[in-house]
Amino acid sequence: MTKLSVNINKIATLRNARGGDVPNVLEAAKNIESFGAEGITVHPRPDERHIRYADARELKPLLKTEFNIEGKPIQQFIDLVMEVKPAQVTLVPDAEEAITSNAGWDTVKHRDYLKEVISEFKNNGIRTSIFVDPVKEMIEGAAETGTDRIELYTESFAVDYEKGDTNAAKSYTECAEIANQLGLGINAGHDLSLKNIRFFKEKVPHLDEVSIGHALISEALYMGLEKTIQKYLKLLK
Ligand SMILES: CC(=O)[C@@H](O)[C@H](O)COP(=O)(O)O
Ligand SMILES: NCC(=O)COP(=O)(O)O
Repeated sequence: MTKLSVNINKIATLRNARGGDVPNVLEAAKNIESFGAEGITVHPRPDERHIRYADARELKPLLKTEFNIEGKPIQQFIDLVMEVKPAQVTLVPDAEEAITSNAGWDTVKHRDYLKEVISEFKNNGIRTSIFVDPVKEMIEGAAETGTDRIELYTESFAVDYEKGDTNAAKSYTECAEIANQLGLGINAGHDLSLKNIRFFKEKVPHLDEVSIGHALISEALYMGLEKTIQKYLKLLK
């Protein structure tokens, strides 16, 4: 069964827009869980453009589902994750000035660095996942790092699917099979939406979890959070 982890970054974007506490991120996360989400994902960036480090600290004791913290493993991020101890940490090679995550790890070039960071988190009981492009060599390199899971970076799938490419998920199908054979858990995320999630789910085997934020929050502007989450859960069955 593929779990739905809702990324609440964009709720924090709206909250920050006026410098107050509306919408309240903690309340939203609790409601999202009550609507059936099986996880909450946050991606605190160094500039705290949306989710703040304090949000991650305050969310942990409140959540009943799996907490996934995503980010680049700079020291302040590592310190936050070691303090909060979420169920899962997802390492993303973000450039600080990037408008959003836009690449997976080069797991061959950064193997030793990733091995070191991953073992620190695993030794503290935190499941690890690393953000990777759907490239065979990157999946094989990920297995060398000792990570529990990979997160397949799905922007290229979303772009190709939007163009009507029926082979949009081909590399993801292949990489999921390789990852499974290597004993890696498989997550996926970035630009997944109500429009493309069913196709992705049908084409990609062994999918443990999808984390979805930008499209889900945007869709909820029209349908509401509860109805939107219920639609995703139905499409992931
Ligand atoms: C790693 C990933 O794909 C998501 O965490 C994405 O980066 C969301 O970040 P923003 O909400 O800042 O776009
Ligand atoms: N890891 C992907 C994520 O958490 C949400 O990405 P997006 O749906 O906001 O593009």
